Amino acid sequence: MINIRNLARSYKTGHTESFVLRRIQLQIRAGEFVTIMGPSGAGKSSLLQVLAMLDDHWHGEFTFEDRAVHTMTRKQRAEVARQRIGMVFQSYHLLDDLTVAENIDLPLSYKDISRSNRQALVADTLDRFSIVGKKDLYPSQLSGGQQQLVGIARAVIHNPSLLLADEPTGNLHSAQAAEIMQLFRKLNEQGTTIVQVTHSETNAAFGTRTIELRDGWITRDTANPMLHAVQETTA
Ligand SMILES: Nc1ncnc2c1ncn2[C@@H]1O[C@H](COP(=O)(O)OP(=O)(O)OP(=O)(O)O)[C@@H](O)[C@H]1O
Repeated sequence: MINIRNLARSYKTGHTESFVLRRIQLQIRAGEFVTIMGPSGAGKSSLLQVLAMLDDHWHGEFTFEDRAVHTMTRKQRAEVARQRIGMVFQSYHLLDDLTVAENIDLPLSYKDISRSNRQALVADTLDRFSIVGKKDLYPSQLSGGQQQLVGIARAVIHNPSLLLADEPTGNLHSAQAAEIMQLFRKLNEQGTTIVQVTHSETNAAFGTRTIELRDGWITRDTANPMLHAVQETTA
């Protein structure tokens, strides 16, 4: 599904250029549940931003579902992301002046779907996530766990093939976090490929593969135990 070769990302501050992602090689197959870990500042969110196609300022090759992202215009990338990718954030990113149902409906407003089909999809999703009773409430009237449930419902309503999550349980109690992770596992079992960034080993245990980033390098990949040795010989 994802094939990344020689990905590099840097930021310029004054005359200095600091690399936050360096020579990243990464393949992710459809159906995987990947966890990206590593210390603060390692480049985890930067990598997720590239995967989400929210970042245009990187170098390298990135193929997504057999399409060359590196040759696309910004508009084409945004379109692929809208159609195929869902994103979940630590701070939920719900719109405060929209109800739960209206928040969930948002991704559908970018698609060519009739009003009645949209209403049916929203109703199905509310049902699937057991939040029918909350549909007319506003985000501020929900607990953090419930807000994240809405965030995930919104991220998957358009049935994306890839779900990206940046510290999705960072603001939640452990019981709420476990519920969210169980939901991720269920979505993954139903066919959604997931890439999550987390500091939590407990959350990582829900995934099928863990990648560790340090100083912009991939230093560990449970799907490729030889990686460390290969890097040492090519360094
Ligand atoms: N807009 C920016 N301008 C300059 N430097 C940036 C910018 N965004 C990120 N960085 C730098 O890039 C590096 C990697 O940041 P990133 O947010 O990807 O790390 P992270 O591993 O997700 O960290 P954390 O676990 O703290 O979220 C950091 O050193 C950060 O300061």
